Order: sequence, then C-alpha cells, then structure tokens
Amino acid sequence: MFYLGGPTGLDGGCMVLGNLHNLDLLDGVGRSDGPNVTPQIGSGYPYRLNIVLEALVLHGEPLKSSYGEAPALFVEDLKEGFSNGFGLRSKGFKTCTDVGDKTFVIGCNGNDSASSLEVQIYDKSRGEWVIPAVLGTKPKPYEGHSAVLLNEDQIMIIIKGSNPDDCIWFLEVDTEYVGQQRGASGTEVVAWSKGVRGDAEKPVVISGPSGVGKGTLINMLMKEFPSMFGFSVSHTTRAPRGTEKNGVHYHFTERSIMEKDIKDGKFLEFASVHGNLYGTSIEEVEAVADSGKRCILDIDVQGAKLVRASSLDAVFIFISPPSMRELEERLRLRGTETEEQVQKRLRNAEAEIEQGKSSGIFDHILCNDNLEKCYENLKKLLGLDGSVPTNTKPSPEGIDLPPNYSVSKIDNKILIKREAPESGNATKNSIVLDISSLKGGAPGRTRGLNVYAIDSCSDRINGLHKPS
Ligand SMILES: Nc1ncnc2c1ncn2[C@@H]1O[C@H](COP(=O)(O)OP(=O)(O)OP(=O)(O)O)[C@@H](O)[C@H]1O
Ligand SMILES: Nc1nc2c(ncn2[C@@H]2O[C@H](COP(=O)(O)O)[C@@H](O)[C@H]2O)c(=O)[nH]1
Repeated sequence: MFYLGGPTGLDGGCMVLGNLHNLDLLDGVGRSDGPNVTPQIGSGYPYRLNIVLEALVLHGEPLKSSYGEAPALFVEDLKEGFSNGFGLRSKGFKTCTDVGDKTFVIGCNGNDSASSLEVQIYDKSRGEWVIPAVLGTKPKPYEGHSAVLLNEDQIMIIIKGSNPDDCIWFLEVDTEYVGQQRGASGTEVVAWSKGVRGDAEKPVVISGPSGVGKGTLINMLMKEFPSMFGFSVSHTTRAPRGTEKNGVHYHFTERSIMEKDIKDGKFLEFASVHGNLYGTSIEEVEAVADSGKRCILDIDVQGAKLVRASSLDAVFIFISPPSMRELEERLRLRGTETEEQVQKRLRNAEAEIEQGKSSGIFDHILCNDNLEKCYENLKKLLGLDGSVPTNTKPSPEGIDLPPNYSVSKIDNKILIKREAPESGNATKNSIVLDISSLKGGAPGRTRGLNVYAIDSCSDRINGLHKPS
C-alpha cells in the first residue's frame, strides 16, 4: 500500500489533471463514442496516464463499470515522486492505494467545488483501467484527503478541510457487501460509507403481516419523538391509496424504472409483496442518517431477511397479530383493499407469521393485541420508556482535525499527527482513531470509531492512554 497525493499544478503524475480539457491532445478522447477508449496520444507518460483517467471520467457518472487499457507501468510511474500528500494546500488531489492486484485511484479531477470525488481502478493482472459502479453517498470534495488501507477490504479516507462531522469516510472495495453487489451486477463495485464516532443509534426494522398495525405504531413513535426518528420512505410499484402522498408515504414508481434502479444497485433490499414491488433505497436510509435521526424501516419479512444479511446493523422487530381473525377484521375495517387483495394479504400473512416467529431474523417479537400496551412495549425495547431522556437526539461529537497533519497506521490505530505544533500547545495536537471496534459499513454508516486526542510529542501509538 502507498499513498499518493499531488495537487494539480505541481510536477508529477497528477499535474495536468483538471486542465486537460483545454489541451488539443484531449480532443480525440473527448470525441470518442464510448468508454472503451485507448487514447492514441501523448509524449511523456504523465500525460498519457492522465488522459486515460480523464477519458474514462469524461463519460459522466457511470452506473456500470467500464474498461480502458493502459500499461501497468503508468500506475507505477504515478506513484513515484509522491511519498505523502498530506498537508498540501491545493485541490485536485488524488491518492492511490494498492489492494491485491488492483490500484484504487481516488480523487477530484477539478479544482472547483462542483467536481466530486471519483474512483478509478487499475487492474494490474488484466492491464486495464476500470471505472466501478459507486454505491452510497460519496464525500463532498474538500482541500484534499489521505487514504489508509484497512484489512485489505476498505480504504479509510480522511478528508482535509471538512466539517468535524464529515471528515472520516470509508471506501469499501472488497467487503462482503461489495462482493454481493458485484455478484448481483456482474460489474466492478465500490461503496462509500461515512464514519461516525461511537455507537450511533441503530436503525429499527419493523416487520409483520399486512394490517397488523406497523404503520399505526410507527406513526405514534414519529409523533411522540419527531426529532429522534426519521422514516425510510420506500419505493413501490403499487398505486397510491386515497390519502397517500408521493414522497411521504411511498415513492410511487413505475416498474421499469424501479427494476433498472434495482439492477444499478440503488436498493438496500427489495421484494415482491402481494403482487407489487417494494424496496428501500440506499439513498433513503442515508438521508435519514444524514439528518441525524434514527431510521425506521417498515418492510415485509422477505425484506427484513435481506437487511439482516446486509451490513446494516439494525434492530429487527416483528409485530404479530393476536389472531388471524383479528388481523382479517383490521384489514377489512381499514377498507383500503379490495376483497381479492384482502384475501391475498391474509394468505401471505400465515407464512409471514410462521417465518417471523421462527426464522431467527428478529431480535424481538411484539404482539399487537392492545395498541397502547404494544406501543409501550415498543418504546421499552427502544429505550424510550423514560429511563433515558427522550427529546434530545444523540449527537456524536465530530473530529477536529489539525490544519496540517501526517497519517500513519499501527495495528488497529490510526495516528493523525499534527505537523509543526504551535509552541506551548503541545497537548491534544494529534489524534488517534481506534478502529478496533468498527461496525456496520456500507450501505449506511461505519460506526464505532473511537477518537482520542494525544500529546503530539509522542510518536508512539502503543501505550496510548485515553486522556481524562
Ligand atoms: N391494536 C389494535 N387494535 C385494533 N386495531 C388496530 C390495532 N392496531 C392497528 N389497528 C388498526 O388496524 C388497521 C391496520 O393497521 P396499519 O395500517 O397500521 O397496519 P400495517 O401493518 O401498517 O399494514 P400494511 O402492512 O398493510 O401497511 C388500521 O385501521 C389500524 O387503525
Ligand atoms: N420488502 C419491503 N417491503 C415493504 C417496503 N415498504 C413496505 N413494505 C411492506 O409491504 C407490505 C404492504 O404494504 P402496503 O403499504 O401496500 O400495505 C407491508 O407489509 C409493508 O411492510 C419495502 O421497502 N420493502
């Protein structure tokens, strides 16, 4: 593994990125018909490398991976002369990280705030450049970043000049989740997740047969704790009911569009339920997490099973009816389905109850006999029964990065060492990120980052103590 950081405008492999559109020699690439381009250009290798990268990016935000040939030499050349880019002040910054046979080039191509972090992969064994499908919300571009490989399957990105709440990100390159997505799409995939301190509250998955009262219970929770919970608005191909609003109750979607989005890896889970397609988009879950709220998902048992198998670390609650007769009555009284649909939902309910109670998917089963009692029990499970303050949302502290720093990794600790500490201010200048308890990951958040400020005089990570 190695780092590369080069501001645009300096000598070296990255120097012409961001300016290439103005060069004549790019024209041939810019006019090409597809991403499978081998640019026939250039004199010196730095130029050729950059044009290969730029050519792949020119085609916009790819949903599928695409390939372009480039001699392996280019990547090796790219690395030379860049020991460590931390502390550089320019934008247009790239890092290279080797993971097995692949080199992940991460960075912004432009100098403006509109340019975003891109990922390109050089596959050394095949001698090809690949632009992967990128899942999850990616970090906004900032002044620069550092990259540290963790466990050969994810790259920690430390963003310079960002908010304390937004400076640690993870690019998953070979985790279980990425492997599943790669298998499903048949293309190269990487996935972003944001790093959060400590144990942010887990999302809550609520499942159970149609008509059992899931929506009713969730509405009660959202009403009593509006600043604490955020509802994950699902996508569905079913038609809206009378009072339902698009974007509030569901994102009502055409089947062909939803199928394409599923194929493009935009969904955390999806299922065919009572004859329609329903699914939770990754974007939706991330938007709730971004708003600082605890995400609630109302999904069927098939969906819960898929979320359980994903890396989203959630609490799974199954709501069961007191009896099939009572369930039937509630469905009929609700009056939102035709007789045929009620029959279909009741038939499906039997299998769902069976699975809900015996599959091991769920952490808790609540019987919704008496609504008030069931709601009290739900609150108890979520720690909202009065034993902890309820109207304050958990606010994990951010991480204050020093203005200039170097980064090193020793075992399960990342030392972000302040460069040139101010005299007389030797304490709390550097930071240690303890990554031994990371949980979750893409899609969603990587939780469990423990952060300590340390005396910058100490170069050694081992023996670090948590300051009082
Ligand atoms: N404990 C209860 N006793 C009696 N009626 C209830 C109870 N809980 C909910 N209901 C009623 O049952 C009906 C179905 O509830 P709700 O719509 O919340 O079910 P749901 O599980 O969200 O259904 P779906 O999965 O189809 O969206 C509603 O009319 C609701 O008012
Ligand atoms: N797997 C998923 N199931 C979902 C999702 N959103 C809702 N649902 C479930 O569908 C049924 C029917 O809902 P209705 O609104 O038509 O009555 C219900 O059991 C929901 O829990 C989803 O995103 N994924």
